[in-house]
Amino acid sequence: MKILKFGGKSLANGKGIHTVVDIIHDKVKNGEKITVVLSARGNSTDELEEILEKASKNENYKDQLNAFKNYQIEDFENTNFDSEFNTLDKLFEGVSLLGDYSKRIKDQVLSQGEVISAKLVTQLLQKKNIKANFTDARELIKTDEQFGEAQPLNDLSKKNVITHFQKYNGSTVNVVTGFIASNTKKETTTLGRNGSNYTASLLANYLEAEELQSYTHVNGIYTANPDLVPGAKKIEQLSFNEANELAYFGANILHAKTIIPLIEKNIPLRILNTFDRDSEGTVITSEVREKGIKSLSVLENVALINLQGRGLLGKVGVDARIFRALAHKNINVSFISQGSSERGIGFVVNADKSKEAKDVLEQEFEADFQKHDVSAISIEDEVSVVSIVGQDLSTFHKPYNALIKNQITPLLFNNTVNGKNVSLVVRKAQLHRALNVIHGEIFEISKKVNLAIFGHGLVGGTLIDQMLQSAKQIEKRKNIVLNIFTVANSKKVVFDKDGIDTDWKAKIDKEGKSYTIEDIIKFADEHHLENLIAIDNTASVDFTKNYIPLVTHGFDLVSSNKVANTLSFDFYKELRAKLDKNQKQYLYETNVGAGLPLIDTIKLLHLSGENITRIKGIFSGSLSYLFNTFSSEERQFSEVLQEAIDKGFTEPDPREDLCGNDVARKLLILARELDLSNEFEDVSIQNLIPEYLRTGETSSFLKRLPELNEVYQKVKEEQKPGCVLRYIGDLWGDLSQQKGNLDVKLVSVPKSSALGQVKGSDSIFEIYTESYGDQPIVIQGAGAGAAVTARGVFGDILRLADRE
Ligand SMILES: NC(=O)C1=CN([C@@H]2O[C@H](COP(=O)(O)OP(=O)(O)OC[C@H]3O[C@@H](n4cnc5c(N)ncnc54)[C@H](OP(=O)(O)O)[C@@H]3O)[C@@H](O)[C@H]2O)C=CC1
Ligand SMILES: N[C@@H](CC=O)C(=O)O
Repeated sequence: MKILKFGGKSLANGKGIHTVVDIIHDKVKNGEKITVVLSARGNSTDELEEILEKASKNENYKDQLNAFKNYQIEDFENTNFDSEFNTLDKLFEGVSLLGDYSKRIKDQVLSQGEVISAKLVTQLLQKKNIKANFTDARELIKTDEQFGEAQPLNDLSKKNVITHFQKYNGSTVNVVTGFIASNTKKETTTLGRNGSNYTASLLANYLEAEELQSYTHVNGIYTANPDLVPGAKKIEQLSFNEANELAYFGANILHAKTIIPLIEKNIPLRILNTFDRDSEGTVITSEVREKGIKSLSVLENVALINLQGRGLLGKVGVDARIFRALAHKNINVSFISQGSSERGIGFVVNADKSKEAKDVLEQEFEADFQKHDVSAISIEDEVSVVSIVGQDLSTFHKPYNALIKNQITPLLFNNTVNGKNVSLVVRKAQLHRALNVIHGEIFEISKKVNLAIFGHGLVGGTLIDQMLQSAKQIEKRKNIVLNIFTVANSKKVVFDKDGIDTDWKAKIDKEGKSYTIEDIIKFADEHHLENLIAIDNTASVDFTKNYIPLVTHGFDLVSSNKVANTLSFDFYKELRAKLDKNQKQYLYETNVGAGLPLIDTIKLLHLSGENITRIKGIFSGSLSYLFNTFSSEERQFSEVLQEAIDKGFTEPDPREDLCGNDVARKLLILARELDLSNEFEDVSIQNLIPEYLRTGETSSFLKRLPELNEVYQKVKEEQKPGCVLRYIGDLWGDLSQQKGNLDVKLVSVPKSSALGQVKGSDSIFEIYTESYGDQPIVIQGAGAGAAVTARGVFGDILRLADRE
């Protein structure tokens, strides 16, 4: 025998009730032995409660009563609920005359909802030629006299149930009213909140049923509320213990009262969806099949009360006084956490009880206030409790770190010693994001990283295309979902919280809107986006002003733009201090040597105590290409320069390369990696642009490139035989001092030397250290180009995404 229980939503007019009848019909035709337990239909119980209130206040209740009656019959011909409707008329009339009602009367009123529901379903089944028997649970389940929250008299009830079912056995379907019962005086009682589930589990227990199937409007129990966490997954199986923890945090069906009769007889409980008959639902059994974290539950409409005082230290009975005072007012504490110094006790109560709780505690601790033992009792209203069911402290650092990285600091947390459960109090405004962050960390196979891309020119555009192309592979290989939620240029931005697609360019052209950095921060906040990274692929000085606001709002930074690292040393330090304070990271591997692993290598050497004594080389990919090609081929300087521009090696304004600034920046960035505090002005730079061409628009400079030909042809010809031109950066001197010497200049070197042999757009970096002596560590490879640079930026993004 299986017990099927259907809730109010399943039994509502329209699709619901007919689906319920079809489910029962199909099971019977399949030869399954079933008993059906029903709640009142739709919102009937709430409606009856409201009508009762109105009647007791002598308000007009009849319109609502008529609407209630119409609802019960409107979709069904030949149904007759005269007896139930007359009972209700009489009860409400009496209440209206008296201006009051007792719990006993309330139970009589509410019981009509279940009676109507069970009668209707019985009739509908009979019409489908199913042998169905309306079963009024008041005849079977006997209780004490606590109206509204009656306790079953188990022996008597069990006997009644067994006798009844012996009479109606075989193929007859008993359609039983849930929630209602009666006392030994035959007065109607109800089983309190969650009563229909309780009826169903009592029947399952008495009849030793094979399974209790509770039909709801969801597919089962999820790892989190899918309305709040899109990645929430259905749980296939839970143990009763785990289910019990969930019950405490909001899942009514799983209330201990419902579960205990099932545990006693080891009867599985299956949560099913009336409206999705293919779903297997979630089954709850005594077996713990899969260890690990099961679900996130949320308690909302709660308030945090904080009792503070230095004089609490070592005082006996403070907690007892708190609980006694609250219990006296019937205020339940759902969560408590107390510092070992006993200087503060925080606990959570229902929001509607918080004021009363504060008042009662102020009274209780009045004398302690006067003695300054207690200094404050405060209420924090806008909070929620998130409970990680199945979590123990050995792995709690993972969700906790993820929260902190996303700038969510829980106000309080506690755990259970035996049961695996860690609960956190978080601010309500952060609840949505907190749930997604924790869920992402512990349940989702893939971690979602939300990216804001600034600048979609040569490097930025290539990066977006590379990411879109590799997204699936990365998810498969690294379990990381790269979600580009915004792309911006200097004027316009487009947003898509679910990630931009290959049509991003057209979108930004057509739909792009002007923006400020606050709009980006607000969008991320409003959409509860976690694991945020801002990527700067501009060459803009202005944009670097956004770094600190982005960091303080929870973004990590990745940048191909070298400017932020070469502004004043004060800004350099301030940015790092802000990163530290906000536990954010800033990666910029492409700042020097494009995609080459240079910065990381230098950082590690320096950190490990290796004394770097000099760094020298060809730092610029574009100037490398220019001078390598110009030195080895008989071509015009301007022609080769134009080629370097066309190949995407130069800065957006190529004069930044030719004037030496770009190499100077790179040199300064490396110097600062070695903890030198040089400023940009300390770099001695040989500018390759004749003075008369240094100012004006880039476009007009580009038209005048041939004017450089004569100058550089002469320089080339004046070299010693067998020599070639190279534009180099050199960091030298006593690098253990505060500042080093930084030179950027054009040199003529033997073609056979290491620098002389560099080809194409390669950069070469010679790193001299104390241990390596005269033999430098050499890093060489493509030093410029959109594809290699974008790949380097991509690498930085993945490094951040990959962090624990
Ligand atoms: N090319 C290479 O080999 C390498 C380049 N880099 C660095 O990469 C960066 C990008 O270079 P590249 O792609 O060639 O440059 P592009 O000129 O091709 O692209 C720059 C992008 O930045 C946008 N932009 C400019 N100012 C702002 C701003 N204030 N806010 C938002 N967006 C802005 C531009 O938008 P709009 O069109 O509206 O101006 C454009 O989309 C540079 O910093 C460069 O130094 C680093 C290593 C190697
Ligand atoms: N313009 C730069 C690009 C990389 O930083 C160069 O030429 O090296």
